[in-house]
Amino acid sequence: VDNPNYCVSRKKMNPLKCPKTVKLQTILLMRVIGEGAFGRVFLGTCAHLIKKNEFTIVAVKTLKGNSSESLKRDFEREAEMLSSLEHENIVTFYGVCTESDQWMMIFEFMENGDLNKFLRMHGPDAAMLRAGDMSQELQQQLTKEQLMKIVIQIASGLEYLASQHFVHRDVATRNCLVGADLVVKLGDFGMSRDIYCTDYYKVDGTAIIPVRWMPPESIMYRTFTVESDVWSFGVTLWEVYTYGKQPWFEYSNIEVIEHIKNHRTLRRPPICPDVIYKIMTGCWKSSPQDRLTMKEITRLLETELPSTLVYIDII
Ligand SMILES: CC(C)(C)c1ccc(C(=O)Nc2cc(-c3ccccc3)nn2-c2ccccc2)cc1
Repeated sequence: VDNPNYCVSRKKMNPLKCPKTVKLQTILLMRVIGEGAFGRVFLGTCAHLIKKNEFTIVAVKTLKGNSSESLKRDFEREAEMLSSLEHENIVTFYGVCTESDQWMMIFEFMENGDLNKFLRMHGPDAAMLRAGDMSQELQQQLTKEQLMKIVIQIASGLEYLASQHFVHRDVATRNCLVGADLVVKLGDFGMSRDIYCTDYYKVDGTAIIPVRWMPPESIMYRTFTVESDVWSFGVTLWEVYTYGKQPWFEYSNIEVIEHIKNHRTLRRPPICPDVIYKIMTGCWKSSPQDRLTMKEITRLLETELPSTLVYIDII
């Protein structure tokens, strides 16, 4: 399935860079960490990637050996696009290996997996599931300061994509990755439609779209813009402050489409700070041009950060 946003934004994006070629003999695949319709994702190592005689731990997305010419063209387009994006909150794309019949894309490895899983594992429900042992529970649940740190990073990555005229079309916690020390980056391996299939709705047999994250104009006219990414960022904020709940989980896809068309918006999560709810409602304006821009959102969040940081006096 062609991932259309790679070609749509091609027109306006800065000149595309040719992806770096990684030698097959420097790649060692160790374990499957994900499975999708078009291939698998492995944990692996890559030698001499960053420094000579050093190994880098990587995530390797493979394209099935018997893939069609059109899937191979998609692969090349996606690799070109990924090579032209570089930001501390965008997952690093190291390059491609097309020496064997299984083509590979080499990404930085993010050890804590996708953000939706991470939020659920460090939320109140998981804490309840863990027996007794208060200390373990406390250490596991994410604090509001940590949630703020998470959303600032997603906003920063999205502000960069908007500056590159890159329309993502599927901004959601499932398409963010978590590394060490609560580093969060936008990035995925194209498996969300398999792993999080209930987040997508199959319309007219072919397109499968993330309706719960989409604004009215995207649902009605299938237009995707930087402004529709802002709407999705607002829904992603809601996911973070509910520790990974599914938006509109009480409703079916058909009901959700009606709610969004009737300009109903998600309810404020109980633990949601004022500034976050202000941003959410600023993302969910019916007309795209009335919505906040990612630049305005990152400014609002940055002003908020100092007050949420706890300063520990160094004795
Ligand atoms: C945040 C960055 C720029 C790193 C980004 C943006 C978009 C995507 C993306 O759009 N992923 C994506 C969707 C599908 C996709 C699969 C099936 C059906 C419909 C869409 N594939 N991929 C995919 C392809 C090759 C490498 C990795 C991800 C990723 C990162």
